Amino acid sequence: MVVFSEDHTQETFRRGRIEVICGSMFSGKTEELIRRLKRAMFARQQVEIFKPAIDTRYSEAEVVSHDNNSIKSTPVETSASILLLGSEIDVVGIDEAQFFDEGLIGICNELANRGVRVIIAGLDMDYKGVPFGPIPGLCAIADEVTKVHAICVKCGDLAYISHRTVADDKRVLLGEKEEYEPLCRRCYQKALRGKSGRETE
Ligand SMILES: Nc1ncnc2c1ncn2[C@@H]1O[C@H](COP(=O)(O)OP(=O)(O)O)[C@@H](O)[C@H]1O
Ligand SMILES: Cc1cn([C@H]2C[C@H](O)[C@@H](COP(=O)(O)O)O2)c(=O)[nH]c1=O
Ligand SMILES: [Zn+2]
Repeated sequence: MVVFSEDHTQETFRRGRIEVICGSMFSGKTEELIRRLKRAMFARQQVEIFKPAIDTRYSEAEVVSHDNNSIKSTPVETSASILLLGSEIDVVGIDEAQFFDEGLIGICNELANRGVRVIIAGLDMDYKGVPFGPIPGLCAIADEVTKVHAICVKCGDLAYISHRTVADDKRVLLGEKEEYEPLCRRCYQKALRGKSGRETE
């Protein structure tokens, strides 16, 4: 798998395309999104960045990574607001896309059809392992999907899921290391068995 996208033709040539960066929490989605967007800015492209207004974890109006790397963004309530862009925009970045409505899929397609490079970052699965919001649909229509992985905090293997460590079964629960830990498949199954009282392998 190629993690970092350095296809310079795709970076500079104004051709509509959709790039999805997905994975569990702490897998580097936001870092990779910011990296691609900053490179576009260095190339003097017009860049607009959006995030769902509910994501106020680190900042109201910035996309911020767990390592405190940040970039200015516009918080929006619904995906429809993303279409109200000026026609001069070259690149659109969207973080925490799992929190948007399904309408985001059609909107990203429309932007790409207009010639915009759309870069989307989001959780592929919720804490139960169920595909999250518009992300599976976006992966289906994307020109390029990059799946990134955190490190399992129990065994050091590659993590594939964000295990929720607090008792709350709402699907949306904003949080960080207090509420979630990235785990590999084996350690996740073990954690679930522990919760149900069945500790044996
Ligand atoms: N278990 C872990 N595995 C990998 N990175 C981790 C872990 N815990 C904390 N981090 C930090 O999280 C950073 C990635 O943050 P970020 O890009 O915001 O991730 P994401 O958007 O996928 O949640 C890494 O560069 C690393 O410093
Ligand atoms: C798994 C899972 C996560 N969330 C929340 C927790 C965080 O606020 C974000 C993910 O942020 P990150 O940039 O990917 O670290 O989503 C949730 O609401 N429900 C879940 O199941
Ligand atoms: Zn593990």
